[in-house]
Amino acid sequence: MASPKKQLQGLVAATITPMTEHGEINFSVIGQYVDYLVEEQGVKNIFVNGTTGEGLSLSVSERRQVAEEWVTRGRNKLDQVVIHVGALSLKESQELARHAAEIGADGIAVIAPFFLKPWNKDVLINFLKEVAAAAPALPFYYYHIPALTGVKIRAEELLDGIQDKIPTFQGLKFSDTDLLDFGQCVDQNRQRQFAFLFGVDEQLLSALVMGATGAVGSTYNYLGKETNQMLEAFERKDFSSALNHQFCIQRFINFVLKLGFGVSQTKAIMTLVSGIPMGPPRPPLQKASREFIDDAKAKLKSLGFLSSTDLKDGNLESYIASASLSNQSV
Ligand SMILES: CC(=O)N[C@H](C=O)[C@@H](O)[C@H](O)[C@H](O)CO
Ligand SMILES: CC(=O)C(=O)O
Repeated sequence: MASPKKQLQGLVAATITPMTEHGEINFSVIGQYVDYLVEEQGVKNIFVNGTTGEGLSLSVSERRQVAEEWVTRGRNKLDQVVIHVGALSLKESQELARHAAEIGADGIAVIAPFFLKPWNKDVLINFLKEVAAAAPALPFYYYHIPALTGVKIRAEELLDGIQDKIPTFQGLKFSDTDLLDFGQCVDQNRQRQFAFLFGVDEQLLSALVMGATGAVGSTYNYLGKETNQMLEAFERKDFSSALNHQFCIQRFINFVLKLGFGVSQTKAIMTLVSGIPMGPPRPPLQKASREFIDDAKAKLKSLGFLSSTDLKDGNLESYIASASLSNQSV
């Protein structure tokens, strides 16, 4: 059985894949991005090529290069780098899994194939097992995100006996709001030391109560510091302070959800807060609108997530200039 250096815990940022205005991957800012996460947000784990990273919109060759760049830049700075290697083609997924092992990643994660779908738990486990076997020394995480994959097999059922089938199984990234399912995953597997990573950032506090051991999310790129304060308050059993932090985070997420929030908007917000240009998303996604950016900026400021000295207007202006060409939000 694979044993990670230590259990993956705490916050894991789902990394954005930075792109140039021409839609190519902008590898040149990844080093800066690592430093920003560690130094400014206190986030030392990353989840690469997932939903936020537009992993399924990249070519296999691009996914390999992105994974490699994060592992290289993160060396001696990050605790763990997990690579999402899910794909519709088992062959591609296995290639990416082998590659993740070769470059020294700390784990791999896989979503359910979402076009020709597995129709029951055994069929899904069989697919996951074939991918996991391509990287037999790497911890394996199942990435449960039913709203996007359309595969609604409950995680609690999937976990039942999973280690007999997938010896490297190490945990779950649970991106769903069904806390009954999540709670039962934890309850039924307490002695196994799996990582239970929650993926709905606006509800993390509830998941902590249910036994989440960590969290993977897009907002930890820019609200990592605030969320870490919530985790610390929870640890010291100061629940009213933890709740205040969660509510503050919710106010922001609720605000942007109402405007229309997804990967494109995450790229714009991260550009605003970090000053590192994340560039446009890849089609079919479209850039966030200028109106979204203005509204999000005002909200970030009013909640204290963005001080005026944080604003790197050069980057922002170039973002906005091209955003106004495609005034849509996705
Ligand atoms: C669907 C999606 O991208 N979910 C992300 C991770 O799983 C979350 O981090 C959300 O972006 C976040 O919870 C805001 O809804
Ligand atoms: C949010 C998340 O975990 C992902 O982008 O895959």
